[in-house]
Amino acid sequence: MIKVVVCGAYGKMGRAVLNAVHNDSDLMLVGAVDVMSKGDDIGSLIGIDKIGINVRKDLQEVLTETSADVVVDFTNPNVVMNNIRIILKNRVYPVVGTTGLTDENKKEIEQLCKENNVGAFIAPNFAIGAVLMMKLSQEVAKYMPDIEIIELHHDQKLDAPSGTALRTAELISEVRGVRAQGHPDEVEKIKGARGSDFNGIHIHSVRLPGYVAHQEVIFGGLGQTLTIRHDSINRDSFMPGVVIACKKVVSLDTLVCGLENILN
Ligand SMILES: NC(=O)C1=CN([C@@H]2O[C@H](COP(=O)(O)OP(=O)(O)OC[C@H]3O[C@@H](n4cnc5c(N)ncnc54)[C@H](OP(=O)(O)O)[C@@H]3O)[C@@H](O)[C@H]2O)C=CC1
Ligand SMILES: O=C(O)C1=N[C@H](C(=O)O)C[C@H](O)C1
Repeated sequence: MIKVVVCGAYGKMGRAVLNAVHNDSDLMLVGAVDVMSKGDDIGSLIGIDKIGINVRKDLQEVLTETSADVVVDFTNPNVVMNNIRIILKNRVYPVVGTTGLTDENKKEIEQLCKENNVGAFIAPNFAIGAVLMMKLSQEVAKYMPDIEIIELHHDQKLDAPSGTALRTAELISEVRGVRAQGHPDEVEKIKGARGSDFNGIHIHSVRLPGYVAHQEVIFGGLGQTLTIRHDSINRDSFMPGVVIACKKVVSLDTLVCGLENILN
């Protein structure tokens, strides 16, 4: 059994992960952390009877007391790096879904993995459909290099553009490089009208109640367009990926990024 702690347990993703880990026969839920902990029994967060484990505030204390193998982190971009430092220094394997980690952060994680003889896993999106959307977009970009991205999320999301949109733009840039799009003399009459710009790919971020996580990658060509769209209609979409990552991360000895790199 792989012993798992969930960090960000009161959150939208945290609750779904508690449920997924609790229901998987190879994983054992041994702890939960959230800054605003009121000490609730985990069972009350996932709609079952008491299971005798309370949500705690202090990640270090939980790691010391549980001898966990894996910590799953879905918190926020401001705190995630500090959590990862704590996890790796305890020689525990992090599975990270929280967005906002920089290239510099990733270098530090690689170094901490080496120093502590442990592996780590990060994914901007744990939904298999989103991973395929990114992979297909990279392939299509070789033939249709004029591209814009629209990502649509719930209105509680803190970061824009989404981690998924940024990763999609990075993958596309690997095959098409930097490319100017639109009319060279275009003028934004309202600042931001053309969205953000990553190597010439314009990314438009929509935030509305009702959405979960969605993205369209639109390719424009002579007399035609092609659209690849992915919709996470609820957070169950991410759970098979998170469960696989918990099982695979314990055999890693370095940082691995992206679900596609741990699937057979
Ligand atoms: N990779 C993927 O597939 C996915 C990634 N995400 C990403 O995951 C992250 C979380 O998303 P979501 O669940 O919607 O966000 P929520 O805001 O719903 O949940 C985050 C939770 O973490 C808590 N928290 C804040 N700081 C800490 C800390 N230091 N230690 C422990 N808990 C803390 C928050 O408390 P408080 O509210 O009091 O701050 C909150 O309860 C985001 O970065 C999001 O982009 C989301 C979905 C899928
Ligand atoms: O905040 C979210 O909800 C999501 N965040 C991730 C991102 O920024 O790409 C993954 C997914 O889009 C849901």
